[in-house]
Amino acid sequence: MDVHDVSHLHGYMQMLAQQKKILKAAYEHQGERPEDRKSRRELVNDFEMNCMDQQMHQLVTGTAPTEMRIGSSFLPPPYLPSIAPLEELKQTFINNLRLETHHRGKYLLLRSITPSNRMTAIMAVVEDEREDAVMLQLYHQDDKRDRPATSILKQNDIIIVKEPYFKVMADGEYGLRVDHVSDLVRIGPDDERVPIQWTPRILDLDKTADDWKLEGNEAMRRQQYWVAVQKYWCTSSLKYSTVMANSLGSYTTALGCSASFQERKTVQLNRALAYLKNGFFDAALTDTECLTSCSDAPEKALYRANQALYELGRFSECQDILKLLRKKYPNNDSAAMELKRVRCRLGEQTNGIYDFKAIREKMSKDPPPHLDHATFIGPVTVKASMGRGRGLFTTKAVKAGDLILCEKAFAHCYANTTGKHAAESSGIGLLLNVYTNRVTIGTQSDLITRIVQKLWRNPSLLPEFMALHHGSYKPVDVIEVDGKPIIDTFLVERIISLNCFGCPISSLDILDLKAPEDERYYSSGVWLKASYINHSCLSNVHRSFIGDLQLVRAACDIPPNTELTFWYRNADFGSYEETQKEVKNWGFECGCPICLDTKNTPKKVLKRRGALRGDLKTALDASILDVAKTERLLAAIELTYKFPPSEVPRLALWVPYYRLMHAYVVESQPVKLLASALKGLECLGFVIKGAHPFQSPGTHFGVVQWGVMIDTVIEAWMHLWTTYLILAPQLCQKVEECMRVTYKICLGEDVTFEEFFASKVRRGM
Ligand SMILES: C[S@@+](CC[C@H](N)C(=O)[O-])C[C@H]1O[C@@H](n2cnc3c(N)ncnc32)[C@H](O)[C@@H]1O
Repeated sequence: MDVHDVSHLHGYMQMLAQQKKILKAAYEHQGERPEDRKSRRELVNDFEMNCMDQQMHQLVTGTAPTEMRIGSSFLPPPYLPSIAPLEELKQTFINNLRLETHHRGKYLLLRSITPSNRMTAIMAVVEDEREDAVMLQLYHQDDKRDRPATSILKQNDIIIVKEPYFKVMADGEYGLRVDHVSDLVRIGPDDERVPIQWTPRILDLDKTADDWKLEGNEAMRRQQYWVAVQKYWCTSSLKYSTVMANSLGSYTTALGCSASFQERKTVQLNRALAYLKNGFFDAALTDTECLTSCSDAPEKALYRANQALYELGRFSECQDILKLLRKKYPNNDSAAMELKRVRCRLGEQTNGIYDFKAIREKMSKDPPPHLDHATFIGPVTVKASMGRGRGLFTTKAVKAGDLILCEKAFAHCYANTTGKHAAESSGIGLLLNVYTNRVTIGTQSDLITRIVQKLWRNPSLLPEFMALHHGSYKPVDVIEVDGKPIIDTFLVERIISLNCFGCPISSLDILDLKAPEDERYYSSGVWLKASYINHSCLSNVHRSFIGDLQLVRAACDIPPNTELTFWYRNADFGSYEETQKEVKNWGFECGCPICLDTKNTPKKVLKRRGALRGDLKTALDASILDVAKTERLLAAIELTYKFPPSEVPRLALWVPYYRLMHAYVVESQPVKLLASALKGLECLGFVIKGAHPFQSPGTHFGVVQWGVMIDTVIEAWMHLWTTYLILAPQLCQKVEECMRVTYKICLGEDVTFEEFFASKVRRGM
């Protein structure tokens, strides 16, 4: 929703067409065994040259390696991850590989003969035991910017690629492409499949568990957290070792050595910390053993279990652990602070009460990529929605402005944040999907990797994410093989494509017009509950963003048991066809009252409306607005509608009335300004009583029905307020209240309303 979709633009379509042409040409060789593969030496030379070019480029342009990342990513046609247990697969060799083929039932045993490099993917040259070499591309690997690519696949690492996919790469060379992280298996030299010639010098065979633990500690001190959890093969029970002289060992290695019970417990708790730092919260929790027996757990175990549960959003369990920790270790001050923090989260989760003032302050100083807050789910439930799959419904009546959801993102990518958190922000890139013909600009490419990694590290999160709508994509029905989760990258991509939201870093930026229009929705994220909200042009809830929090508020009074809807795309609301084009990506036709009305309006009437709108557009595009002509055209267009706007809003007329408001401000015509603001609101479906103080004296001002909510509605209330100040000051208070509710709906909170009101409304008086 609101993702910057450029699929309709010629230049991008050409890029897509070019890629398809390359794919088509490659498919012509499908099943062939290429005879012109480069030799091992040539591949290594070329790879080294490319790495040097990249380094030179960085030196010359001054770009950091992070900025070199993906400018544009092409998604290949989807294919399923391997779900075969390794022991059921048969070994094959590079020389047997056939082009554009997924070698089902087979595996490749490979050794990296170069350090890896981060290009469009993590790349390295690998060889098999027959000394045949090939280029390997690993997609969606650890995206942490502070982790060097060389640590993801080190020279001499031994891996298995399950059911390998051999193809022609973008540069015309041949390569192995691994899109699913679960298709890559790392193995040690003790594995019986490893040939003897791959087992280099034997080093450090007499290191003890304590030695490895100390090396793990050193890796932690150097903030090389991934090193501390990786497995190294080194115990004296093994024939060989691949541990190089300058690499550090890990806690996992220590746990493989013989050690006392107490020593093992200590190492396990150290590893829990390393897992926490690496984002493996499930594994950290397992290492603390607190979920199986917490009553006799040591202090550190309880503390680390609390951290893991907190990160997994399991606040209630987290509180229980902390209470126990406080009881057993009353002097643990950190636990006291943590308990306070988790109680705040539980308060937010239960009551939906957030300290928006503090949140805004934090956002204004140095927007942190992720806010430390919990998800509140208001009076709603997921139910079947006729013809739309599942939808989100109210369980009780809510009023305009009420909070429905304040949801923390499942995953979120910030576009080019500057300042302290710049390193955590995502590069902006093109994502081109040759299968769905969709091209988007933003952070979606990073979002795929982020979600793949999150699920890979924390399989406990898989069920909720995988339950999201994925259209016609048929995923595998296996979630774990050989003790590892199966992560289908293309399923993740499809879920993102149908459920992800493009978003500003803060909706307040849109009101302040801080971000250029095109770039407003470059950040992106997935919010699990908000994903169940279906589309309608006649929406009854409105979403806004503060950091990675999505706030959904009622845009009108909503009775119980009513389906909640919002716009997927902020459509221009032209013809029926144009609106349907906007939602095409989601594979449905909108059947809301507005779309049905347009669909059922006789062609003749639509033609007249279209012609008048064409004239209106010309008038609006002119350097000086012809106010009288605009009014005349608007009146004529209004006559082409059959139903009153309170039943079928005339969304297309909002912008012209909005423009008239501005013209009357410039002309200092309060009466006309009042009329155009009220007409604009009426077109959106608002029904306001007592708004014309001279026409209906004695009627109290009030909103009888809230209309479709658009951010610029705030301005209509502003204009009403300033005109009432001249014409009917007794109504100002009521209008201010409406403006406050609108502000809250559009921006998510109203703690900044006073400041806005003082600076924008009073100042403009
Ligand atoms: C983000 S999901 C919304 C939740 C989804 N209905 C579900 O069952 O999980 C988007 C998908 O919902 C369906 N959908 C959303 N709005 C719809 C509408 N107005 N009419 C029909 N289907 C709709 C489409 O299948 C769309 O691809």
